Amino acid sequence: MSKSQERSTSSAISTPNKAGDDLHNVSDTFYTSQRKGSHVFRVRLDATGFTLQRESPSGVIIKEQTVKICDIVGARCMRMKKSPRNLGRCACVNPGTPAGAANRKGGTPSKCSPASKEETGCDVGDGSAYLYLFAYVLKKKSLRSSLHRERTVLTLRFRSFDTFEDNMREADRWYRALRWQLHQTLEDIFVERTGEARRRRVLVLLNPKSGSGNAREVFNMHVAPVLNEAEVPYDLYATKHSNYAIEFMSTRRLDDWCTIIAVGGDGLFHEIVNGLLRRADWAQVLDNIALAIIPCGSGNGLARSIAHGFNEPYFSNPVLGAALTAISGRSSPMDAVRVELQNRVMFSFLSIGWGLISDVDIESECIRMFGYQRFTIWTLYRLANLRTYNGKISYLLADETQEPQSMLLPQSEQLRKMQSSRSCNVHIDKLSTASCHRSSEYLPQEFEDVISLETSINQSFRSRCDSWLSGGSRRSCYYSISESVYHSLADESEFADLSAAAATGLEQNQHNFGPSSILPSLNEPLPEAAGWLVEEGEFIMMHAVYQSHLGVDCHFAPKAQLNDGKIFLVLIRGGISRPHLLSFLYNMSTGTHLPEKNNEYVKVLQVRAFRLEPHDNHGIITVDGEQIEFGPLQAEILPGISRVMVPK
Ligand SMILES: Nc1ncnc2c1ncn2[C@@H]1O[C@H](COP(=O)(O)OP(=O)(O)OP(=O)(O)O)[C@@H](O)[C@H]1O
Repeated sequence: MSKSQERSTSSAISTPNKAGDDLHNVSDTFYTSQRKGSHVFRVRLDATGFTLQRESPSGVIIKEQTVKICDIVGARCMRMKKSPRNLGRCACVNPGTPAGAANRKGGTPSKCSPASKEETGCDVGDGSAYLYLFAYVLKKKSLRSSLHRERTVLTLRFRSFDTFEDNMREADRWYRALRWQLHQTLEDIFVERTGEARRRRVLVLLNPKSGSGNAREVFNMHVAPVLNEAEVPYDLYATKHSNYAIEFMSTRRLDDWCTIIAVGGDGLFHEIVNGLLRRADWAQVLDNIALAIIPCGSGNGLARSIAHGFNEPYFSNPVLGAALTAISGRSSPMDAVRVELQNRVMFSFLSIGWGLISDVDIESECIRMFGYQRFTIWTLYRLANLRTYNGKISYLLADETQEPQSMLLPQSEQLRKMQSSRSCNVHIDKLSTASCHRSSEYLPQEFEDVISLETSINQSFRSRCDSWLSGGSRRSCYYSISESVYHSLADESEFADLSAAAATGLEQNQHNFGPSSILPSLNEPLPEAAGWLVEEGEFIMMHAVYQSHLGVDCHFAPKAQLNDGKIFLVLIRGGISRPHLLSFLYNMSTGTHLPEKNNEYVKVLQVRAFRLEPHDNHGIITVDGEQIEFGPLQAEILPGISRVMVPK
C-alpha cells in the first residue's frame, strides 16, 4: 500500500484508550474434555484477537495460537437445544415472534442477541451459554498450494455458573468485549458512535443480469451469510433495467448508508459512480460513502485489482474475499477519470479503449455462449483480419516519481445519524432460509483441539459434540439480522414507474455535476506551452487504464495503483508484426506484455490527461468496457476522488 493510502486509512481509525482497553480485554480459563484427557487453555481477547494458550499439567504454556482480530467478522451468544435433531439451532426464541414460529416449523434459527437472552420458551438442555466466533483465516492446504480464506468457528462454552442466565451474562460480556474490539478496527464513517457503537447500514445494489445471471443466488448463498455473521445491517435493491443504478444514485437520499456494495460487474459499478457524480452534493456523498464490489460480472477488473493491490487471495473464492473486503471497515481513496465527449461528460474508474481490445470486447458479444473463451476466439479472428485506425493522441505526462495522491476531499468529521430500524424479518428470513452454506468448511488443523472450550471441566464429553455440530458444522445455518431489508422482495414496486423512456432521458441528460475540468474544452486547441505531446498516425489500438487488471486474468497495467493519480496509456502502432502482437496479447494475462522501454510499435505512457481525435468516422470506443458513441474525447485523472473498500 502506498504511504498516502496508509496515512488516509490509519488516521481514520480511532486510537483505543487505555481505560477502554482494560475494560475490553477479557480472559478466562477453559478446558477441553477429550478421551485422551482434559486440556487447560488460557483464553484472552484483546486488540490482537483471541489468543489460546494450552497449558501442561505443570502450568507451562506448551502451545499458543491467535485468531487475529482482522480475520474475525463477528460472534453470537447462543443457547443450544439438547435434542440432536435440533442441533444447530438457537433455542432462545420467543415463541410469540415470527422467528419463533419459523423455528418451531424447522425454519431458520434466530440469533440469540444479548437483548434476547432473557427470552423464555427455550427447550432447555443445560445451563450452558455458548459464544460462537466467526473468523476467516488465511490458510494453505499444502506447501505448494496458494493461500485461501477458510471459515473457522471458535466455540466457547460458558458453564461456570448454575443458571443459564448467569452463564449467558458471562458469554455476553465476552461478546460485547469482542464487538468493542472489532469496532476499534473500523474507520469512523462505518460506525454510529452515539450511544452503543453500532455499524452503519450498507446499501446492496444487485444486477440480476450480470455475468451468467446468478448474482441473486451468489448473494443469498455467499454474501448474506457473511453480512449476517458480521451483523452488518443492509438494504438490498435489485436493478430492473439498464441505467437503474444511475437513477438510484443520482436521485435518492443516501445519508443512511456508509457503503454501497455492487453485486454485479464493472458495468454496474460504472453506473454507480456516474450516478453519484451526477448529484449536486457529490463531494459530500463521496466523502461519507465507500464503494465495494462483489464480482458477478464477466470482466470483474476492479474486484481483481483491489484483491491484487492488497495481496488478498482471489481465485480460491473471489466472492468470499470480496464480501469480507466489503465489510472490512477499511477504505482507500480511488482515482476516477473525467471523460469529456462531444455532447456529454461521464466518469470512468477502469479504462478507455479504442481499437483492437475494444473491438474484441464488443464484437465478441455475438458469441457470448462461449463464456470467457469468446475473447480468445475473437482475438484470433481479429489478428487474422487486423485493422488499423488513423488518429491523433495528445497527452500530458504525469510525474513518474510522484507519490500517490492524497484524497482531494477532506474526510468528514460528522457521523451520520442512522434512521431507526426498518425491520423486515419476513423477507430476511426468506433470504436466510436459502442461506445454508454447503461449501466444505473444514476447521483448520491447528484449531481442531481447541475449537470448543468450556469453563468447567467437570462435565461430560457430549458438550463438545454439541458445540461442534452447532457452530462448526459443514452445514451451519446463518442467523438473520432483524434490521436488514431485502427490497427486491419487500418492495418490488419501487422504481416501477421509471420507464424505459425515463432511462433514455437519463442517458441524454447533459447536466452533470461532479468536479469540473482543468483542460480546455474538447473543441478548443490544446496549449502547446502547457507540455502537451502528440502521437499521430496509424494505430492498432489505444487503451488507457487506471487499475492493475482489466479482467480476472488480464493484468494490463501492473504498476497501476488505486490512488496513484496516473493513467497508463498504452499505444500500439500500425506496422507491428503479427507475432509481436500475438505475444503482447498472450502475455497480458501475466502482466509481462509491456516493454521495459518504449519502442517503435509499443508505448506505455504515464499521463495525467489525454485527448483522442480519431480521423476515421467509424470504430469502437469503450469506457469501462461499455461501448460509447464514436468520436473525439478527452480524459483527465481525478486523484482519489472516491473511496473503495479494501481488505483489512
Ligand atoms: N436488470 C437489468 N436488466 C438488464 N440490464 C441491466 C439490468 N441491470 C443493469 N443492467 C445493465 O447491465 C450492464 C452490465 O452489467 P454488469 O456490469 O453488472 O455485468 P457484466 O456486463 O456481465 O460484467 P462486466 O461489466 O464485468 O463485463 C450494466 O451496464 C447495466 O446497464
